[in-house]
Amino acid sequence: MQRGGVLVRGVRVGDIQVKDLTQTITRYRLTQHAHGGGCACKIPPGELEAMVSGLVGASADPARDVSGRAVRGVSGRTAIPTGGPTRGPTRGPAGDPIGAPTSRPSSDPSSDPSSSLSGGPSGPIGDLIVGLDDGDDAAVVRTTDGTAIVATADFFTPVVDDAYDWGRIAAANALSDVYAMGGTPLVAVNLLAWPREVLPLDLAAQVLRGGLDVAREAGCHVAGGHSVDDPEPKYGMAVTGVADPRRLLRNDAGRPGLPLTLTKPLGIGVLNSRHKATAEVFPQAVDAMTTLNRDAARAALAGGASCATDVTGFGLLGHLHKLARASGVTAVIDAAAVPYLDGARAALAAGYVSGGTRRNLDWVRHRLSAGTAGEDELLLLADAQTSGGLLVAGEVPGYPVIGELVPPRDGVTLVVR
Ligand SMILES: Nc1ncnc2c1ncn2[C@@H]1O[C@H](COP(=O)(O)OP(=O)(O)OP(=O)(O)O)[C@@H](O)[C@H]1O
Ligand SMILES: [Mg+2]
Repeated sequence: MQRGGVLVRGVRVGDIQVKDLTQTITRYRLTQHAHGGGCACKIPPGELEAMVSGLVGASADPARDVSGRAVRGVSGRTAIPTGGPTRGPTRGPAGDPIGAPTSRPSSDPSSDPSSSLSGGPSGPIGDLIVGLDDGDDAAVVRTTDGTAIVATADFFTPVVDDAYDWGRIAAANALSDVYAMGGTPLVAVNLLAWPREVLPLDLAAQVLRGGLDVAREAGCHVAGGHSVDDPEPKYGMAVTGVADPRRLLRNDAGRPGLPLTLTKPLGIGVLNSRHKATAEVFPQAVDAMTTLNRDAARAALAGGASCATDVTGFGLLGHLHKLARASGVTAVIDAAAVPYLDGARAALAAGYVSGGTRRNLDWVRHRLSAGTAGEDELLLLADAQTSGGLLVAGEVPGYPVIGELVPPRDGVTLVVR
């Protein structure tokens, strides 16, 4: 419904109007109000890394992690100790890392509530023990009382038409990055963009209710948020969690000989693409996307794992490439052992492949030894997931092993056999 070239609250191509004798009801198809869907519309991994490369090293001590060992750089290289806040664009005029508190601690320690924490007058409070260096799932800061604070934010366009389900999916996805670091979510704030001239705010309320319900399930407070008018709906959360700094799940802690475990089946991306195109509903995909990665993370930690990431927009191949590169190893995937959701292969065969999935495969191709795997198999392995499972270096009881880490092979981070 268009008036003077401006969309008024009402129907768009794809929305469905149902008329009876007394009224017309519009069933909004949220996926039709977005150019892409879910994590498939993330900025492609290569472009993202180039864009944020100038921020790498914005750590209190960029060369050391919690155990005192050297932190690797973005391409798997070891960062060179700088001895202080000297890196260019990531520092403010006073040499502060981006994100440092804007108000300075008082010079009188007795009047300064942060004086028991680390950080000098121009430094941050706490040590950044996981930063941007390897593009891990969340930032982790260790305070001097021994707690690690885990911080992450995620939001995206509708991946399903149902507003409540989209809210649940977006929240499970945002919380996932805390679990993927081995943390426990503590508090979240909503991030909402809404085309208020086009879509009723009741729908936005349903989205937020879905997010709240999943956060409650996770035992995580939702306290506030931020909302803007935007041509495309977007929703997600910024989540803060806590962790034991000695028991994190980092993406650079993989070692040769460890098996690889995947805790949710793949195929979410192709089923979401089919849903967007046809309005068919795939409950198996919704179930997978709304399942918290909490239990999988607990099981991974209980099994002694120290390396994991979650599989989202860059697909299994993209996220595994990042893990292998950060850990300085090669990852071998047993293609036949990888689990898929019902309907995933049929959706691929019918052509429901997102542009994001194709870009994922293109990004890793030069580091991939594909053996006899055909293009379709590789596309499924690169399928852009939304709120996908954990990829763990280690066995996790109850979940399938899909491969292993091996010593680095020249120029190859991924082998499909
Ligand atoms: N605008 C940005 N500024 C700084 N860092 C960014 C920005 N966007 C992404 N990053 C960082 O790049 C890395 C990769 O981002 P990405 O969104 O893929 O991670 P992620 O949060 O694990 O993704 P997902 O939520 O899909 O699991 C992360 O370390 C993230 O913090
Ligand atoms: Mg992640």
